[in-house]
Amino acid sequence: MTAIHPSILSADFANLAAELARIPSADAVHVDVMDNHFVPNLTLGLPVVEAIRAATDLPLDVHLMINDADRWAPAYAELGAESVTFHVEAAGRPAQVARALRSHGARAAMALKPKTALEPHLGLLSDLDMLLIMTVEPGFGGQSFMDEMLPKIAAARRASDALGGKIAVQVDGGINRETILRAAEAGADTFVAGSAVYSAEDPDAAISGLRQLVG
Ligand SMILES: O=C(CO)[C@@H](O)[C@H](O)COP(=O)(O)O
Repeated sequence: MTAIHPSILSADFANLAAELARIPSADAVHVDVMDNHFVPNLTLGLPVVEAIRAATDLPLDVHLMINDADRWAPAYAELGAESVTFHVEAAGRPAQVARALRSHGARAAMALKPKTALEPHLGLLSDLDMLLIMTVEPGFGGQSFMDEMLPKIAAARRASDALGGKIAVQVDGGINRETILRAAEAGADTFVAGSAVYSAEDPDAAISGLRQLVG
């Protein structure tokens, strides 16, 4: 099963409720939380994600690009996010964070920056529902997909398959009608798309177009 998660980082932040209403066929809304420490950009935090939760019935896929994931991640699960992604580089005890997310009823997901190797972290997979392979340096939308991440996506797919294939392999950054094909071929099944969706005249049609490409 493939899934398309539009990133509201590319939406109009002054009209978030209306922007959410433009993507009814999304499999989930990808919400980028940035703290200007883990990444050089500042977006939104718990109160705004709570408002987004109230403004849409779509599942929320919260991507935390923040330091001290151990402290903050569980609160996003508590407010009703269906999945919460923390960065392994920002977590002191990643397995405990993942278990805390699951205990609050969320899917637990872990992200890796482009320069972070997957292999040292494979032991964490049994506590995870999704692995996010960043295909740009996190922080900003509109960057180019890093083709050099394709082997890491393939390795994540192999690791998931070795555990029965239940761990989703998500990619985020530079996904468009061309790059989605390469990411899917490498083994990704969950695709975050920001500018490719929200720069389209009809964002929901853009989602359908991406979905058709990857089945
Ligand atoms: O996490 C991030 C950026 O750090 C993403 O979720 C972006 O929002 C994706 O935007 P595009 O690369 O698709 O424009």
